[in-house]
Amino acid sequence: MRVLVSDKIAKEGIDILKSELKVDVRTDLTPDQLREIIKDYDALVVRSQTKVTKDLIECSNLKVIGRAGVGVDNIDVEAATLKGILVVNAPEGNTIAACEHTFALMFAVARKIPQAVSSLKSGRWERNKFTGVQLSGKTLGVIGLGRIGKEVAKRASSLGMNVVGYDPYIARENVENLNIKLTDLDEVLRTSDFITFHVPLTKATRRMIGEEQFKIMKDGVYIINCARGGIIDEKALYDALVSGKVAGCALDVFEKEPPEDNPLLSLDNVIATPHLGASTAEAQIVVAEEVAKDIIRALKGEIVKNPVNMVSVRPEEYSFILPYIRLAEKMGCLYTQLKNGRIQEVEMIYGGRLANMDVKLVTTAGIKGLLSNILQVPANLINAPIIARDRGIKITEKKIKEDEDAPGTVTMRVTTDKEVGTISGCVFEKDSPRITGIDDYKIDLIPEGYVLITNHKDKPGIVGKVGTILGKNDINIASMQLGRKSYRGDALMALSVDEEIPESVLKEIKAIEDLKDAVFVKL
Ligand SMILES: NC(=O)C1=CN([C@@H]2O[C@H](COP(=O)(O)OP(=O)(O)OC[C@H]3O[C@@H](n4cnc5c(N)ncnc54)[C@H](O)[C@@H]3O)[C@@H](O)[C@H]2O)C=CC1
Ligand SMILES: O=C(O)C(=O)COP(=O)(O)O
Repeated sequence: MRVLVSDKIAKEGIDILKSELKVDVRTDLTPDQLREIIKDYDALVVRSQTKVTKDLIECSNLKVIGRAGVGVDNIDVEAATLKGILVVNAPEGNTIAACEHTFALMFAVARKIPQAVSSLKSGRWERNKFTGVQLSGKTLGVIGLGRIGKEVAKRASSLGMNVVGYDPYIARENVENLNIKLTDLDEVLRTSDFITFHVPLTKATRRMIGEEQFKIMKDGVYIINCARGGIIDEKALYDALVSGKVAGCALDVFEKEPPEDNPLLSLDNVIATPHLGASTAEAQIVVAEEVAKDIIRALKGEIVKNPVNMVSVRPEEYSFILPYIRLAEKMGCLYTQLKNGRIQEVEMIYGGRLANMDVKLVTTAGIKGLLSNILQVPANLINAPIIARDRGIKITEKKIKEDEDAPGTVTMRVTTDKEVGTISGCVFEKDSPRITGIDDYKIDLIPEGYVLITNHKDKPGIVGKVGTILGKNDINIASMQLGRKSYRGDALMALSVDEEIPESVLKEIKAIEDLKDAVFVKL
C-alpha cells in the first residue's frame, strides 16, 4: 500500500504512516504533476493547500483521502463518496490552536499591534496614532458554535466580553453553561462590537456576509475571520472597511489562497496572517498523528475514528457493533442471491441491546451486502447509501425497545416488486454472527462459505436424496440446518458445503420430487 503526502505534515504523522506503509512526501507538486502520479497511490494525505478535485479523484485508485485538519472544502467529498473513497479528517487536534489564533488576531486588530510594530521598526515613535479599543465590556458575536466557536466563547467571557452567538444547528443545552446568548444572525450582527466566524465553508455559508449584512452591523465594528475565505464577500468587506463601517478587520483566510493582489491587503485597517490558525507545533503533531492512524485503519479495512463521508459508530459501542456489521453485510448478500425482484424498500429492524445503539453503520453494511452481487463495481460502506438512493431504494430503521438486555437482533425486511422477504440474524457469542431466520423459517446458520438452500416438503427422504447427490459428486457437507413451518408442511434446509456446487449438480437436486427450489449461495 502506498500513501502520498502532498502538504507538509508533522514528522510524527509521517513516522506512523511509515511504520505500516510506503510513504512518499511530495509537497512541491503542481496540479498536473499530482494528476500524473496519483494513480499509483492507495491513500493521499493533505492539509488545505492541495486541491483534491473531482478530476483528480476520478483518475485515481485511492481508497482513502486524509485531511490533517478540520476543513474539507478543498476536497470534492461528493466525488470521493460516489467513487467509494473514504475521506477522513482530524477535527479535534487544532481546535485550541485556531481558537488562540482568533484571540491573537482580535487583540492585534483592537490594539493595532502589527501596524505599531512596523511603524516602530521603521524608526518612528507614533504613540497617538495607535490608540486602540479594549475588549472588556464589548459584545462579541460568534458565528458558528462548534468546537472552535465554543472555545472562543468560553475565553471571551473570561475577558469580560458579552457573548452572543448564532448557530442554527446546535441545541441550546449545548451552550447552556457557556454564558452565551444564542440568537438569530441579524441580532448578532446588530449588537456586536466584534464578530468572529467559526463556520465551515458550505453552500449555505458561502458569502453569508455581504453588503446587506454589513448594513445591519454597528458602525465601527471589528471583524475576525479565522474560518474560511469565502464566508465573507471580500468586495463588500473592502467597501465596509473603506467607508469606516468596519473599523478593523483581521483575516487568516482568503477566498483565493495565496491572495494574489487582494485589495484588502492594501488597507491600513486590515491585518492578516497566511492561514496560520492551525499552525502550532502542538496542533500539527496531533492532527498528523490522528490522520495517519485513520489512514492505516482505513487501508486495513478497520473502522476509522474520524470519517467525513461515512456513518460512524460510538467508540464505546464499537466492539459490540463490529460483528453485527459483518452479519448485516452477509444478510444482504444472502438476500440477493436467494431472492429475485426489483428492490424497492429495505427496513432494518433492531432489537435487544442494539435497539439502544447508533446502528447506522450496521444498516449501511446491510445495504452494501444487498448491492454486492448486483453491481459491476461492488458497493462499499461509503457509497452504498448513495447507490441505493440513486436506485430508488427506500431505507428505514426501526428499533424495538423490549428486552434491551438481550443480545442484539437484526432483521432485514426487503420489499421488492414481487414479494416481501426477511432475513434475521444475531451474534450469539462475541464475534459469532448467525443467520437465525429466513422468512418464516427458523434456522441457525453461520454465514460463511458455500451454502445450499433448499425449499421442500417436510417428508422423509428428501434430505437423504440431496445428501446422496452431493456425495456422488464428492461435495462434502460441513453442517446442516433444517427449519419447517409445520409438521409435513413446507421446510427449508441450509447445507454448508466445503466445495462449490456446479450448475449440473444443482440441476439434479432441483429435479428431486417435492423439492420446490434449490439455490447455491456464496457468503
Ligand atoms: N484558520 C485555520 O487554520 C483553521 C480554520 N478552521 C475552520 O474553522 C471551521 C470551524 O471548525 P470547528 O469549530 O472545528 O468545526 P465544527 O464543525 O465543530 O463547528 C462548525 C459549526 O458551524 C455551525 N454551522 C454550520 N453551518 C452554519 C450556518 N450556515 N450558520 C451558522 N452556523 C453554522 C455548525 O452547526 C457547527 O456547530 C472549520 O470548518 C474550518 O473551516 C479550523 C481549524 C483551523
Ligand atoms: O484545519 C483546518 O480547517 C484549517 O484550516 C487548517 O489548515 P492547514 O492544515 O493549516 O492548511
